Amino acid sequence: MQIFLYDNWERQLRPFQAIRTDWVGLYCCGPTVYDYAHIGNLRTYLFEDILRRTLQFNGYKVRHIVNITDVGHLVSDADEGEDKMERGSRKSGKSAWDIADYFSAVFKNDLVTLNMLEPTLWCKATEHISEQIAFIQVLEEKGYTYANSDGVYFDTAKQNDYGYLARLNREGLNAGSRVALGEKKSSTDFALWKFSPEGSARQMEWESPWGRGFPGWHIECSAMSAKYLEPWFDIHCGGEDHISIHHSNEIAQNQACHGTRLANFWMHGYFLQLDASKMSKSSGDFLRLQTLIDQGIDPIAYRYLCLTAHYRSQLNFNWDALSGAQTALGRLRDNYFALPDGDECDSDYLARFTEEINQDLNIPRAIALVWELLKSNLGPSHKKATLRKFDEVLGLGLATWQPAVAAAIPFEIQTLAEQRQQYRKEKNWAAADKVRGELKTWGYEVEDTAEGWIVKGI
Ligand SMILES: Nc1ncnc2c1ncn2[C@@H]1O[C@H](COP(=O)(O)OP(=O)(O)OP(=O)(O)O)[C@@H](O)[C@H]1O
Ligand SMILES: [Zn+2]
Repeated sequence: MQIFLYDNWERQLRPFQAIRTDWVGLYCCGPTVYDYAHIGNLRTYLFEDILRRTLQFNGYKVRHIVNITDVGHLVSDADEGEDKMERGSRKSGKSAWDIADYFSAVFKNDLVTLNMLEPTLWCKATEHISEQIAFIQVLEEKGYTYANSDGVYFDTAKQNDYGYLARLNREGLNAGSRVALGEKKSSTDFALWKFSPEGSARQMEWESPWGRGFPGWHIECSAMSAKYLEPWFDIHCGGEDHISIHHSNEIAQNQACHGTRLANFWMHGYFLQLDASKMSKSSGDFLRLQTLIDQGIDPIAYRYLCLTAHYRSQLNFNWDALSGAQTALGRLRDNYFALPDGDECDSDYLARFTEEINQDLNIPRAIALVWELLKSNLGPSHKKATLRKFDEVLGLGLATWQPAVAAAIPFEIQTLAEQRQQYRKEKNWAAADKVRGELKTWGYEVEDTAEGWIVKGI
């Protein structure tokens, strides 16, 4: 069945057609690892996980690349201020390298906790410095760069359609920002290579043909996607904030170097909002997945919550909606678990499900279909098999979920119960009764069964 995806380049739904026959290239901009990821970031990775699962559900083999930005992302996306990694290091007293390792590991763990598929490949900016330098050299040879005292810059005036993805009004932007230009020729120009500040060594810096320094933030994605997916691949994703700067700049670099707009489809996940503004790391006001878990929320309930909103609309976070999602997920799991096993999917429901997900990932409608299926007259084992198939895309882990076993008996209670048995063996009935009374005050009793005795809550 044909897949339709919303492409932000053309600003419309387009039928998806893979560029190659053997794999679909999917590149997703990864985190800047100077702090914990927040549940807003994770919403974007959930959308990308659903996209990948949808492609796989349709029979495509997906080459899914996620980068780790561990250098070069400055405090302002417009290439000003401190490097976020160096700043994180200064604040925490740990090295930039240690911070990158630590937050990358926590981030990857969050993805696993949310049942996301492992990317085919992770790639780190700091491990691809020579590829980035080589890319900049080509841009230089083709006349797209200029140097100033601060670094090597991309000259956006050299491209007529610079910023097309964001429908940027370049004249308007330049007129409004003449004073803040500094040494840049145009406000949209961006750094390809920044020089280390004189006299103060950075932790992350490298030699280059232009001088000691570090790569700009945008060049890593152009260089690494070209290396692992070729310079023209199927789908590039990120959050909506990337449209106007980061992705516009990635495209500019690729057009200049390879003559392609990098990816055939440009797809963006819309924000998770907290109190009506973007949840963001730099504002410091954010919720981590662990924060939800500490509040007794099952992380998969957060996944479920995200599935109930379309990826192209913003989602306002609130705790009531999250606990509603937790209740719904609990009901779904109980219903699924109670059904008898079966192998045969219902073809009508499967076709309807495929139609929803293939229509630009209409997952909220697919979730509605789940509930409709459960209420339908379909045979119970068919229901289970069909739901299991749906879950290949939804990723709620229905097939592996187990109802919680009865709460574990505390060690002290188990010890008391064993003591009681010992007194009984010794025919010390008074002592055995005393322990039984004590157990009772704690809310437990010992029951004799055919297999022996067990201790259980009263
Ligand atoms: N509130 C949000 N909702 C959904 N996606 C988001 C949100 N904030 C960032 N993203 C996306 O998460 C991914 C990782 O972004 P990044 O690590 O740069 O974090 P960030 O929170 O934007 O950091 P900062 O606040 O410092 O800009 C990107 O694809 C980005 O577009
Ligand atoms: Zn990127």
